[in-house]
Amino acid sequence: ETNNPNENRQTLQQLLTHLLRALERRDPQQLFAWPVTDRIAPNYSRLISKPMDFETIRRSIQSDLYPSLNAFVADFKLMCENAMTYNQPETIYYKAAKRLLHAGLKLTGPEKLKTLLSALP
Ligand SMILES: COc1ccc(C(=O)NC2CCC2)cc1-c1cc(C(C)=O)n2cccnc12
Repeated sequence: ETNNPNENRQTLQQLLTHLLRALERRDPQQLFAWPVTDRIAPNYSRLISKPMDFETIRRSIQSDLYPSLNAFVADFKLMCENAMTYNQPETIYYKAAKRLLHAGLKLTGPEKLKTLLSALP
């Protein structure tokens, strides 16, 4: 924590980019890489009011739209919860979302974060 807001902003962006990469590695089939279209998922835009995907999250980090780690985690959870709302439990999308959500919450949980933060400059 420095009193220079600019430095803190960059550190937060570096942390979020690191976490995003770690989460994307958990999605090798790239099912969460891009926005879901109505073409591949009928009625998706009618059923899901706030769609979210990794590319949108990446753009938000770069546009400095996340003031905190919590705001980043909220969009990640939204992305997983959307998939568990739209898709039936027996689908690969629902199962992938459930696994991703658990992996993500472990990654951004207090224990792991302590290690991460201690490694920052
Ligand atoms: C960016 O979204 C996608 C991109 C690619 C694929 C895809 O490659 N699907 C093949 C793997 C088995 C068919 C699926 C999706 C996809 C994600 C989702 C989610 C995240 O709900 N989805 C739901 C219903 C149908 N397709 C999808």
